[in-house]
Amino acid sequence: MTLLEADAITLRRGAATLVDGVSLAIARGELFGLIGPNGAGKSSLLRALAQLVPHEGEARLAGTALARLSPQARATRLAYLAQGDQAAWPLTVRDFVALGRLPHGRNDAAGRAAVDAALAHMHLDALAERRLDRLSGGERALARLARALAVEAPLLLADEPVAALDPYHQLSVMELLRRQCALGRSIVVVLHDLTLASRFCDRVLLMHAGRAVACGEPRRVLTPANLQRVYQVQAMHGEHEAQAYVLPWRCRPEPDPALQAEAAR
Ligand SMILES: Nc1ncnc2c1ncn2[C@@H]1O[C@H](COP(=O)(O)OP(=O)(O)OP(=O)(O)O)[C@@H](O)[C@H]1O
Repeated sequence: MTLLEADAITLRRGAATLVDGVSLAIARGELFGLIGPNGAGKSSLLRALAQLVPHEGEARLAGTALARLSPQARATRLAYLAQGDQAAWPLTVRDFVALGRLPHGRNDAAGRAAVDAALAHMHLDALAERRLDRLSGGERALARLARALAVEAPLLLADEPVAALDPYHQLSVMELLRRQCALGRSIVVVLHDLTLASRFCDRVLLMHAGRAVACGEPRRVLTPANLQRVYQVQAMHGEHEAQAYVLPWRCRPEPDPALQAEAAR
């Protein structure tokens, strides 16, 4: 069953079109990857879906136009994790994660349990009483994701949640996102790591210059031709434990006539 539908999302700034008519439909329980090179429009699309920026087109959550919901109702139904690290505040990690409960408007046992669960999911129990502005960048990234999880919204929009993390934490976050989806949540996650996208996402949307280039199962989207055309890289493609990996290997490849013919088809 579809949870999120977006029709022809278009975002313009001045003369520039940052997102150009992107449509998508995301099922309940789906882990959906947004991929594409720097400047492709992934964050802009996510911000439009989160209703944080004026845009054309409509996004609906369970059939209701997100733009018609009050900000508070919207904030209980979708959690948004922004790119980057703008939250080095003098708050304890626990109080920061509890900000995720603000849209619910009450500090009850269920809310406190949600905060505890989010801290445990991100292995932050030992850091819960530490100040956020005294954590490392990666620890703060885990706290930011914990705050988004504490919302317990049916939809999570996460912009590069693993960008600051070491390999262990990258994998543990992706495994956690999969478990959240198994509970029925839907997640749109922006990723630059193509192997993580390939292994963990049900489907990926490849963006380039504001447009959707390809959408579908990772193995159908992360083809040598698409990677060469959109990222301008050649990659090593392989399989381990029956899962596909994609390792970018060389930039600015020489034009390969066979791949050009595949891309043109
Ligand atoms: N306020 C703005 N005005 C004009 N152009 C903007 C504005 N914000 C972003 N852009 C441009 O829009 C394009 C898309 O930006 P966006 O942040 O959505 O890309 P992205 O795919 O998330 O990139 P990255 O992987 O680098 O985070 C970029 O070329 C960027 O320079």
